[in-house]
Parts: sequence; C-alpha cells; structure tokens
Amino acid sequence: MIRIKICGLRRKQDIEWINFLKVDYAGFVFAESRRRVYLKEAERLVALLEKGIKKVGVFVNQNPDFVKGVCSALGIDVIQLHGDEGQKEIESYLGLGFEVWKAIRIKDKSDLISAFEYRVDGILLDAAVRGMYGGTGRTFNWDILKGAYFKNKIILAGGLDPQNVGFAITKVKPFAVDVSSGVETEGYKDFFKMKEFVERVRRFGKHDR
Ligand SMILES: O=C(O)c1ccccc1NCC(=O)[C@H](O)[C@H](O)COP(=O)(O)O
Repeated sequence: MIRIKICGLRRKQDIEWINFLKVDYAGFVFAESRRRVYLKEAERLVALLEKGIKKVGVFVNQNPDFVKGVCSALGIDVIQLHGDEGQKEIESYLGLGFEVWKAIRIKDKSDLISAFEYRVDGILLDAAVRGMYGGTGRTFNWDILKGAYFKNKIILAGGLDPQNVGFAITKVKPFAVDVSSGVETEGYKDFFKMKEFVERVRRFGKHDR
C-alpha cells in the first residue's frame, strides 16, 4: 500500500484531520516558508499526533546542530533535507535513529543522477522552481522516471493534488506520495481536499514498493 505524507502542518485542526485520515507521515517545515513552524508550536502539534503517524522534519541548508536539536526534542522519525545538503552532511545524521530523506528538484533527466548517488533512506523527487526550495505546487515531467531503477525508497512530490495523484501513482509507482499546496485552500490545509487526496491514493495505490 502506498504511503501518504501531508506536509506543512501548522494548526491544531490540521493535526486532528490527519489523525482522522490516518495518513502515514506528518510533515513540519522548519525552514524559511510561509508554512514554517517553530519549536514551541511544533511541540504542541506533535503532542496531539496519533502515535502511529511518523513525524517528518523538513530543513533547508540549516545548521546540523540545530536540525539534530529540533529532531531530538520532538522525537522526529524522518529528517527531510530539502536544500543543497551533500552526502557528507547526510552521513552526519545517519546512525542517530532518524531516517534521512534527501529531496531532489527535477528539471530534466540529468537531475536524476544525484538520485542514484546519495546513500540515504529515501529520495524525495520534487519540482524545480527558480528561487524556491519546495512547496511550490508545481509538477515535473514524470515521464523522465520511465525505466529508472532506484535502490532507495522514492517519495513523489511536487504539485500533487486529488485530481492528478491517481495518474501519478500508476505512472511512477512510488513508495510514498507527498502533498502540500494541492490540499490547501487560501494557504491553509483543507480537510475535504485532504480527504479526497487520501481516498484517491488508497484507491490507486495498492502496489507494494
Ligand atoms: O512546503 C514548503 O513551504 C517548503 C518550503 C521549503 C522547503 C520545503 C518545503 N516543503 C517540502 C515538502 O515536502 C512539500 O510537501 C513538497 O515540496 C511538495 O509541495 P507541493 O508541491 O506544494 O505539494
């Protein structure tokens, strides 16, 4: 069964909704973004989260001591590195009890090379938009992935929404899908869009990866 990550959670009701929908991963952005949360608020949100839902901390080119401090304080399960972090930095997080996912922004096929090179627990494939690291609401060309074999878990992100996620899953067959903008209305998470997204994934995503 394909896993679901909903990212950019900021409010108490966001957490109540994802508890109800029983998604697999809850994403909290600790980097520069309109979705950014700070440690104190994140502590309150995480305390409300159902135990079975894994907590993902999203960071962009931040100090490793800061990243480790936040993740330890919150009991984060997955560190998502969404900036220009290299293998050396990735290594510094391995063996500490967190999974590490590295985000790669895809413009064309050549961007996939790094996806094969990183030694990491998961590769998150996202759209490349100039001046933005993530949460862009834009898709990339999924045809680029045709025939590619990844040894890592692939988390598909970038512009997914309830309308296109079924098609994306049948094309890419990822380990998980990740969504933020596509389940928002006027900048905030929308329960009905999240519900529709989750229902679509569960209908189309019955393969194992
Ligand atoms: O969501 C953000 O605002 C963000 C800002 C800076 C770095 C990463 C960010 N989000 C990371 C995610 O995991 C998003 O879910 C992913 O980029 C997909 O976003 P969207 O295209 O909006 O569904």
